[in-house]
Amino acid sequence: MSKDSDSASSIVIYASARPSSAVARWFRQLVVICRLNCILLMRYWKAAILQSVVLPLLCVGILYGVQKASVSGNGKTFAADESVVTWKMEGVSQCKPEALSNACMTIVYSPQTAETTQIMNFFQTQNQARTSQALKIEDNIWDDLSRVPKDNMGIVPMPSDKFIYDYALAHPDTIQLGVVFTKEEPLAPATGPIHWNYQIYYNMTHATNMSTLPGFQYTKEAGYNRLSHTDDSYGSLLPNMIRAMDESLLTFLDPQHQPANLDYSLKSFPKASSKNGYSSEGQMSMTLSNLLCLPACITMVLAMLRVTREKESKCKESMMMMGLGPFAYWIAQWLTSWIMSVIQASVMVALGYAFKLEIFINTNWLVLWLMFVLLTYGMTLLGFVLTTFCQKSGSALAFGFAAVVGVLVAMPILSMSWTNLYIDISSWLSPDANGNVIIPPTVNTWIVGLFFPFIHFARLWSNIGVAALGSVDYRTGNYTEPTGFHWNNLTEFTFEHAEFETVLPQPVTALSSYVINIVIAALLTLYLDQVIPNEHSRSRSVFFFFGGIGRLFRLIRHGGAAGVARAKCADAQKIIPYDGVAPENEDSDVVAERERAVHCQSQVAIRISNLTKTYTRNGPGFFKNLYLTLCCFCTARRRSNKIINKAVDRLNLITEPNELFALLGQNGAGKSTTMQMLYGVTAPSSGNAFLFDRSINNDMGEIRADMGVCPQHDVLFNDLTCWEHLQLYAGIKDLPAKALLASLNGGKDEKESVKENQRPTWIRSRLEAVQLWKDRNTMAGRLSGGMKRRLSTIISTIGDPQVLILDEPTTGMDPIHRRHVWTFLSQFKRGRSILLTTHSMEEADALGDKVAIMVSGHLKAIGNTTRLKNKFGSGYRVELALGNFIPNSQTTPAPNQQGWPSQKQLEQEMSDATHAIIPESVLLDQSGGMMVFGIPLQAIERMAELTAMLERSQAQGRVKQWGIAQTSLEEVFLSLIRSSSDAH
Ligand SMILES: Nc1ncnc2c1ncn2[C@@H]1O[C@H](COP(=O)(O)OP(=O)(O)OP(=O)(O)O)[C@@H](O)[C@H]1O
Repeated sequence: MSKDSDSASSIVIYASARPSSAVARWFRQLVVICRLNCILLMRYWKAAILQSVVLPLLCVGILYGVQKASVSGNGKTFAADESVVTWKMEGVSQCKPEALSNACMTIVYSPQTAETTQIMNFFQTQNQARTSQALKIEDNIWDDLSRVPKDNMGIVPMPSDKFIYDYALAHPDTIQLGVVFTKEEPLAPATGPIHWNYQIYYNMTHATNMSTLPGFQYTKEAGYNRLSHTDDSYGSLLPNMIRAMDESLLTFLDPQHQPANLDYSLKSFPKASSKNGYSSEGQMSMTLSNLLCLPACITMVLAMLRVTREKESKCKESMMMMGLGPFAYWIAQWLTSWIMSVIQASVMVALGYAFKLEIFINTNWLVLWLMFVLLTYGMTLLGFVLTTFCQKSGSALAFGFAAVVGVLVAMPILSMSWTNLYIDISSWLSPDANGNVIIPPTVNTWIVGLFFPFIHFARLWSNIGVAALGSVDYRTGNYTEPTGFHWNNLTEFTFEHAEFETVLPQPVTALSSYVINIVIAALLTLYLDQVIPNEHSRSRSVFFFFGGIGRLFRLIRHGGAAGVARAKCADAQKIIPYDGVAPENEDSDVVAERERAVHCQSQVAIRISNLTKTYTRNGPGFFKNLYLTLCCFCTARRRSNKIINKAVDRLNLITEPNELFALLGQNGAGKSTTMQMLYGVTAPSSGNAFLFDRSINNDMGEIRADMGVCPQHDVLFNDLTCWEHLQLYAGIKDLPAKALLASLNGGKDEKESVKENQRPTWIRSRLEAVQLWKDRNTMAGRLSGGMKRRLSTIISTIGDPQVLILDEPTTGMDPIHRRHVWTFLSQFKRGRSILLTTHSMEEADALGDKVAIMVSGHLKAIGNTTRLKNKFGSGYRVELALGNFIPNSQTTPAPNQQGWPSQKQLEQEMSDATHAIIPESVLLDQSGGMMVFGIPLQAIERMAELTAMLERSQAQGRVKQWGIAQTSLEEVFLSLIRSSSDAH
């Protein structure tokens, strides 16, 4: 025998949960769940790296690529649109200093020839006559690309079209208008018209082409206000310019009396852009805001998957069954998500700086960091709310990705129009009678933002973009230089429109709204997780939070915790009359058990009273859950409960401390359902059960803290080792940490190991008891079925619970290991009550102090094994093997003339002899030289005569071997099941 099997018989060292306060216990649970999450994150390190490093890198990389690609200018040739143009001024005014950030050039032209200079002279003269402003024509050609004008200039010659374009690209807010002349002479003979073309460059970057024009009003206080919807967005400047150029050309051509064709085209200067190439708030937001949301969205989906997988595999419920509180569970999830959010945001900001992205380096790093952390965290918590509706990881994945697509589509729209969330801009273009623009603030839209964190990200990103990259006023085209987004800009942000100052909240409100998002999502998750019905756990009433008030009243009424405990004890011992009419032909022991359960006079371990479970057609599912939750809100449990199965019907029984109670029954008899009601996975349809005076209907939290459960199907984390499982559950049960550490060192450190061998700790002892010590570092996913079962069994014993519930613990185990488990359980049951279901009659016989047999949800028989065998068994079995009949001349009469008796004659002989002694005996089996007789209990006094006859027959050689055995439990079970089937 191996060393492990030797140690199986060693003493089980008990390690009970320490008597710590509820807060200390809660804190311990929080720590172990955080630790569990960290271990799982490390085991799934690829997913962790993907969300914290690869995704930020991808997004920042794309951002970098986009800005590199868009640095070049993007001027386009426009067809002239002269449709809706109204103007009052008829000339080109000197560019205004206040509208430009640099000193400006009003008009540049190219090439500088005698003809073009003359044309520009005509232009200058006529323009002065109209506007009373003299635009001075510079003599010297401006050919220095790097130079900027010191003062405002009038008309400046430049070397070429390309130079004008490049200069405008280098100094986007310096030139107001440009003219490029091309002249095409007629082919010889010069009889045709001369073609004079001119191209006008206009400047979309700044407002000088509009600011002083009708249709717009500029004041320092209010900025630019558009006065009419019908104005051309370029004002009257372009038509004025075209008309003036035509006039000048005609004036120039007139003395020559030569036919000429005039033509013009329009082209915008390269648009003003920051060095990054983002020319406006809108463009930047449209391009990037959704991209930077992507890592947060993916993190949300992965967190949803993690939580739903724990729900689907029932691991979460398994931890709850062992006493884990929902608060500790969820707070651990939130803390883990916070760590992931911090890592992701830090990587994001660091990469932004590493790539020298303008928006990052022009913004306070802490603002960026907070913005990204809160976005990821807010999105993850929003995902947790969604998981409360999902039963399967597949549905969580589907919902998660639907949410991601929604966010990616919504983000650019939101970043462009975030002001709509705060104010109604639909009326801002309609001034009232006094010319004032009314912008009423609205609350209805931004309330939506309290639930969706990405809305605040869009808004904050938009503000940061304006400050860090500069912006172009989309009403005036006025370009504002970037100032950078500093920490104090959170509360002192300068909006691009002065009228926004009074109505729009400062950016800091977006950060605080994130926090509100997070708080709302956390509360919703906690609440919905408790009340939404799901297939793996029992849901609570929608008004469960009032339970706390009820408990407070009870405390006051009973004068403290001791008084409440006394009241509970009295409740648990109250007479609970049997509900309804008892089934016919009920066994007297079952009736007696019911009477005990009804009139329970003392504290027992488990008292089950009228416990009933009826399954209805309502199953789980997202929409069904949603519907059921809404039903719960609307009317108290008005559901279409179509009964499909009565799994347990008014069950009554009692178990005592120090007792192992074995519950037997066919498949579907209702054993597991009974267990599930006791450990709180299924709610009873009616009836109650008390575990050490605590009701399963009201005190499940307390019950679970002092209960161990081995469910029918193994619920293990595939990616945790046996050791880690024990550590996890020891933490949930709040075991002293020292006991754990001693065992841990024992497994790793040789010196410690020697010490520990002399004084094995409880944890090692239990692993050894079920032969798992050698496999302590193996992942549960790699254990065989029997090994998993053994691990589940010892997990249920962690914390030495007062009540241990084992649902078929030895299923799938080989006979050797099963016996190890039996030995362990028979030692462990001292001082506690164990309720066990099994299909192994041998197990029930070996372990059960009391055995009950269930048939179709009812109790059919109850008692210790001897009583059951005596009561329901057929008495005794006599088995004999017929001999080969070797004649003995002294003892045996001579054979008849046919020779030795045949086997048939011998069988008949033995049957007659047995019946002669015990007429009530029954021949149960006769085959292959074997005969089995059933002897009823009442014939016990004639057994001596029968054994004497069998001994004689053996001496004669007629019987080779014989034996007498009591009826087995299996026969009792079979006969009870058969009798109930016959009754039906
Ligand atoms: N979630 C459920 N919904 C509907 N019916 C159920 C559900 N769970 C169990 N039942 C039904 O309740 C009855 C009792 O089932 P239960 O699992 O308690 O039987 P059991 O005695 O534990 O059987 P086994 O020995 O096979 O585990 C069965 O008829 C089963 O079909």
